[in-house]
Amino acid sequence: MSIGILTSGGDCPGLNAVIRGAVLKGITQHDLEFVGFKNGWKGVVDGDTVPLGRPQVMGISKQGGTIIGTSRTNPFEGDGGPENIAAMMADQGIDSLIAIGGEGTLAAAKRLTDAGINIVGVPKTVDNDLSATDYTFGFDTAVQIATEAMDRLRTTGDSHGRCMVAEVMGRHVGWIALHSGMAAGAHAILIPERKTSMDEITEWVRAAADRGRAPLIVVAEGFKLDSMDDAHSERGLDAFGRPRLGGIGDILAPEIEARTGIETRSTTLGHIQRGGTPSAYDRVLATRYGMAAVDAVLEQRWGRMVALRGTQIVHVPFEDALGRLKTVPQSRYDEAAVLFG
Ligand SMILES: Nc1ncnc2c1ncn2[C@@H]1O[C@H](COP(=O)(O)OP(=O)(O)OP(=O)(O)O)[C@@H](O)[C@H]1O
Ligand SMILES: O=P(O)(O)OC[C@H]1O[C@](O)(CO)[C@@H](O)[C@@H]1O
Ligand SMILES: [Mg+2]
Repeated sequence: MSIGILTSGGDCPGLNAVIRGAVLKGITQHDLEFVGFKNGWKGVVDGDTVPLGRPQVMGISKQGGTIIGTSRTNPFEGDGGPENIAAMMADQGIDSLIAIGGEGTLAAAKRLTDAGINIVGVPKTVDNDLSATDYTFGFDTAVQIATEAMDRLRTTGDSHGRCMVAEVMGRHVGWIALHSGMAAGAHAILIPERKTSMDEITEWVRAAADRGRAPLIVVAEGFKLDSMDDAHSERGLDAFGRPRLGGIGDILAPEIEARTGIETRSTTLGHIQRGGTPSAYDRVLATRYGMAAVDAVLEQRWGRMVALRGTQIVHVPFEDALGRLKTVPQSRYDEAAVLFG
């Protein structure tokens, strides 16, 4: 039996560990064969594959990115669509697909599964915004990177008596901001789930400065001030036509400086959070996901994705992960807010 693996959507540390986990389990335990589709759904649409055997996956679980590439291609556009994909798979002797991606990739996978293609999903995203799984791999690494960056921002902020604003990823949800902000001891955490006024932010900055601290503010890219209807975007659209976010920190910093008189600097961490070596936690989670995805293929659990519940890997229908994002609950924000200011 031959299985095709694809990675789609934004890359994320741990993708290679999923590929390795799936391939090693499949070839050592079940005599399966694997190919990788190059660049996400693009490779599926084009029938563009590379062999995935032991030599290709050797030592890759510690490597960032994805060895088979990724894209934000829609498999229903261009030469895509279920009939063409089914014909390509039959032609290449590929029985099923393991699709590793976020909610967009899984939405596409669901539509293809409904049209008769055999697909099992693996959830990925640094944002940790997928429902039906406790954690996605990549999140822990992103939090680690953001925390280390904030620790560094604090020493330079302390030296100059400046307010430092750190902008982290998080298009719709503030999980990276919440966790890294709490870990780094930020004086305010601004997340997309909670609109906030400049007055509130100014108060937190002043309170920290009054105690002799150099204020550290963490803001998720999707955060909105109470005066804003949409998240700040000045970088055009992505391949799927959505606004590219980023830059809210640069909006907040001069405003904070003008209101408090405290010199303020902003740093946007951007794609640094998605690059490089995955944490040990993410490598383990990703490897377990990859192995469980092979089990799911053998059990013909089409239209389902592997997920983490507590410490157990389970299977859930795609629709459980779609439609509703896993946002930061009010209680988690309130818990963190006790430490603001
Ligand atoms: N409902 C859909 N039907 C068909 N294709 C879709 C659908 N939703 C998304 N896609 C395609 O899947 C691609 C991957 O989705 P998206 O760009 O949101 O990444 P993702 O898998 O959610 O990962 P990320 O965490 O980076 O957002 C999209 O760019 C788009 O081309
Ligand atoms: O620059 P790219 O790769 O299009 O993606 C950026 C987006 O991807 C994510 O990293 C993950 O969904 C978001 O936080 C961010 O808005
Ligand atoms: Mg997405």
